[in-house]
Amino acid sequence: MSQMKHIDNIPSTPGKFKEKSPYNRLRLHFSLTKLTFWSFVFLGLIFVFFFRSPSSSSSSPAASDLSRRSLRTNSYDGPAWEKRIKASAKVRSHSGISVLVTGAAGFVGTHVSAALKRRGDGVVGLDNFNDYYDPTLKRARQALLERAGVYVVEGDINDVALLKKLFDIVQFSHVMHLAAQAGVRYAMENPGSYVHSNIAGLVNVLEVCKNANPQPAIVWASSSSVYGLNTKVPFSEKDRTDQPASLYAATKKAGEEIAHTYNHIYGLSLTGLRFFTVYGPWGRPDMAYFFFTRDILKGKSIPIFEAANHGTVARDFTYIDDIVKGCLAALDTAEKSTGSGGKKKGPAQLRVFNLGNTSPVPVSDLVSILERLLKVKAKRSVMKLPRNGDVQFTHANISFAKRELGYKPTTDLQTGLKKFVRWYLSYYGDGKKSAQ
Ligand SMILES: O=C(O)[C@H]1O[C@H](OP(=O)(O)OP(=O)(O)OC[C@H]2O[C@@H](n3ccc(=O)[nH]c3=O)[C@H](O)[C@@H]2O)[C@H](O)[C@@H](O)[C@H]1O
Repeated sequence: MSQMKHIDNIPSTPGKFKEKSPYNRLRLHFSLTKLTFWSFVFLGLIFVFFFRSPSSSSSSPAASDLSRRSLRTNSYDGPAWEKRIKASAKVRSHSGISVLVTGAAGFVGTHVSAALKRRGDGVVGLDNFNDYYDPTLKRARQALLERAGVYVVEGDINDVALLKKLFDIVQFSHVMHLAAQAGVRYAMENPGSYVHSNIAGLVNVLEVCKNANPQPAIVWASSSSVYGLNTKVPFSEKDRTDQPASLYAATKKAGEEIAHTYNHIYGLSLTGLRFFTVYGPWGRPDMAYFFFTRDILKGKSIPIFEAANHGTVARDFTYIDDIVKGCLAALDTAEKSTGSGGKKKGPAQLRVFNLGNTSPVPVSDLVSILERLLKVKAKRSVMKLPRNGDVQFTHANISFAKRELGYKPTTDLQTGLKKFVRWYLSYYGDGKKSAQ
């Protein structure tokens, strides 16, 4: 009561004292109600902001960007949804396999999913459609897969409940794990996204696979970038891979070690594929051959990297159809996992293969080929190779993949780029409706 009196006597406006009137108690009641109401609103907002906001862990732009791009699943469950998954997973050929393809709306994922479906395997795709690059291209790939009879579930590999649910619906014999944060240079802009997808995401996929009964065999995308600062060429699987030049490479290398652990402890059959700069139709707009094409058509200048002392920068560019053959061969030769329900029953297969083209091409030659195909002269701007993860050259020794997988790339850069340019022009037109 004395406290109320005190509140009663606080001036509502400086210099003025409240008049004691019969309405004052009522006003005080309203003020307290209002105060309580706004306090709740305020506390509620704090709660929503700090505890529910996707960027709660950090206020850094990278972290909020990471959250924005790690789209949560919001459309799963329900009988109609399960029916679509079962239909997509239906094996139609005598010796077919049933495969969960993560990153199915990605470049390699789309091609691999379509190829599996064509030969009668059961395929279910999973993709979070993040906006690392233009999501409309991913949606177009999804539409392509839908027409081929492949359903792509919209969800994140870090959504363990969703992964478990998919394994409840379908007994996948294989997982083709291609979902990842790609790109060598972007790792400096958004390091968290690499850890989130390439490390945490991989572990989540392996956790669910190890608990599945039966356990699937897993084939997954590593990268040529694990060779890092290695100077011994061509790169062989036996060469050292402990000097990554980018965080991207480091997360892929970590993935290889994580694969070893899950193979060792749980008996998961694991095959890592070290892809060498894969290119082709429906490719990734963040890759040089893709945005060079866009910028040559727009008349914009092309930054061509060169190493110290005018050293050539070269890549073992590998055409998508060759990569797809390697992926399918890896799935077909994968032995069964030996564990079940989280317990190892015996040693399991653990492999790593280079999937390259074995003929590195200088980046300046790549530009010359594009000029000829596009019939447009490029505005070349030669720049020093930035120290942000790029390595000077890559060159695959593929003898192991040849022996074990029958892998034999047949497409040279000229032929492959011709197919890419044909697709690019039919998809985007001659530059008026160009890639973002
Ligand atoms: O094999 C891999 O594991 C990786 O391949 C790919 O990386 P990279 O080989 O670096 O491809 P990409 O960026 O197309 O640059 C090609 C060339 O152009 C040069 N380059 C690049 C950009 C530029 O502006 N100028 C330039 O000269 C550049 O120096 C390089 O020599 C995938 O993106 C990556 O996700 C991963 O899968």
